[in-house]
Amino acid sequence: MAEPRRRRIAFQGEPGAYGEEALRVLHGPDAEAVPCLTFRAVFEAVAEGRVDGGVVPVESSLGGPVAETVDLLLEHDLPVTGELSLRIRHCLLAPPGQTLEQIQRAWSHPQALAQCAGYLRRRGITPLPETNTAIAARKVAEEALPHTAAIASKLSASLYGLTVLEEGVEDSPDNYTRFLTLGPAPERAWTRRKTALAFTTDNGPGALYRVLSAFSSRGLNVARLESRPQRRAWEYVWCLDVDGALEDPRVREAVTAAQAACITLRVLGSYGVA
Ligand SMILES: O=C(O)C(=O)Cc1ccccc1
Repeated sequence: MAEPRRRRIAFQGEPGAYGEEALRVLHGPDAEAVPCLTFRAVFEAVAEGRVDGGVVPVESSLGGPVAETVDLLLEHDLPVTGELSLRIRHCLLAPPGQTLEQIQRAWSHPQALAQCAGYLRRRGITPLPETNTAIAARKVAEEALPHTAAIASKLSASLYGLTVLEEGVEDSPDNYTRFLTLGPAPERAWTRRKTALAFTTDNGPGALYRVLSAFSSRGLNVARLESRPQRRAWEYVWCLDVDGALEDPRVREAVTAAQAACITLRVLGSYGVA
């Protein structure tokens, strides 16, 4: 009998990126990790069927929302099918021979730099943005510029031949990033369910209150509420996560009631949390 085909799952960055680690936890060690240069490229690869699914970071406990991912979710019509909260442990990496005292600047993804902002300030290291932590690590290794480091995973250090100058350089041990899966749901056990919505309301008094009361009046917990700008100035799309699956009648009724108080409402996904 033919071997089942390995699922091809896209992530942003290069081997050693946190997105790849999240993908392995969510889809298991047998999934084929497909690197993409940008978050947009991950969405497009899934939308065009070039891969079976994708994994993207959406929010950091220290750095806040990953706005680009949130906007891409709103722009595309790809269902969210799973969530993982991953503990992120950053390292300061440099080419062999460089010491901690010599480092003056560090390349990394803006989210990673935000998660280490206090550390970098204390050490007098200038943060420099790169598109991904693993890409930053590879560049630092290839270019071997003096006084230059990367903030990335320990795995990136071994993949690209860098020295770990310091480990755990994030500003708090409570450093987690939420990753979402796009495409078919990973086959795995989930701890609970969530439903993600995006909606717009009119700009009148109580509009948001009416939407929120659809959930509170049914005893449902709103886990996250965030606004993103729309094309017209000072008009917003609201992104709301509610605890519970859409198959749960209470959630379904709440969404219907919320819809009545909205101009538009879309379910981004109803999915399991790992
Ligand atoms: O996946 C990566 O390596 C990234 O560059 C994005 C990122 C940055 C910080 C925490 C989680 C994901």
